[in-house]
Amino acid sequence: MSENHLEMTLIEALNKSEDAVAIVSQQNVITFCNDTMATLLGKHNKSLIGNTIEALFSSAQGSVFEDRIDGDELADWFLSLKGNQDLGATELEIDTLTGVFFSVKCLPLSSHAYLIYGKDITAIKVLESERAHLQNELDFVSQIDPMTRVASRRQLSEKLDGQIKLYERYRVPFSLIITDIEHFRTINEQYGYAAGDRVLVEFSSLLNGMLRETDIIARINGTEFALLLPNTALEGASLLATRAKNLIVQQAFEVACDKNIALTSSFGVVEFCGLQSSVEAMIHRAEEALSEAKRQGRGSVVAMEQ
Ligand SMILES: Nc1nc2c(ncn2[C@@H]2O[C@H](COP(=O)(O)OP(=O)(O)OP(=O)(O)O)[C@@H](O)[C@H]2O)c(=O)[nH]1
Repeated sequence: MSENHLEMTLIEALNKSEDAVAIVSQQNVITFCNDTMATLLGKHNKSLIGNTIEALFSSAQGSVFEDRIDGDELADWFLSLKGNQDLGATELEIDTLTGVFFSVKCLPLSSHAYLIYGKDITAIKVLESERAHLQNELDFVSQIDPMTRVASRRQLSEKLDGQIKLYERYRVPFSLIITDIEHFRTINEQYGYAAGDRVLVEFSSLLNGMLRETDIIARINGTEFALLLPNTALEGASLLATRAKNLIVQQAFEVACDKNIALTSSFGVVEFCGLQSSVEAMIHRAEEALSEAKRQGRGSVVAMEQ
């Protein structure tokens, strides 16, 4: 194959490549540019070859890129290339406005020119974005109790942890209430599990309606709910628990057509005192207070001093 023929064949092969390829001289003149690179830049390759990088980018705001890619980003990248000792490691991700992503690299050639080539990484980017989307959904799901739509135990733990840190820094008081619906088993047995589910939803929504915007209600077990009350000392939390207990007792919960029932629930109340240094220790103390309330009889409130 003659040299000329070989060159033509190489150019044809490069033009068929899905990778974007360009060669830039030491004086920053584009000496070769394949079709994919031209498409990436939004131009015909004939109009790119012979241009200096500077000339190309001086009009980056104008017609050269036809708003297809971020010219400023590319310009900064190219201009930082000269004097860079480790060009192989210099990589730029270009997010084109047509939704195609390219990863562009620059390699020095023995003739002192630079090879610039870009790979289409759209498929990887799409996968990454789908994964991030799924992760977001997963995070959301793990933060919310699917049935009652109040916070999950996991979210409660995270918020409690935040409150403990606030307390340690600013000594801001906060309290935790845990409540459990009593004799719930009989509701399921008499009216069915679906009726039990509706009661749980209504119960949580009643409690939720009593809270401040900064408070959090979480479902931490089947019929057990926690109320996290930032900036609230034991006295205020006990008052709220008593009000909640009375509200629940007065409420008629619908379990079947034309059939309402009354509920009772007991409440354990604790204020963070700095001694229960962990989230689990605080939940444990509130559960101890709840057990004590249950021992005292249906619909009791026990506030546990330190
Ligand atoms: N319908 C329904 N029932 C549930 C759900 N989660 C837990 N339960 C039921 O709630 C009952 C709770 O059990 P316990 O708290 O031990 O029983 P209890 O009858 O309320 O007893 P006390 O709390 O001691 O008064 C069990 O029968 C569970 O099957 C749920 O999501 N939906």
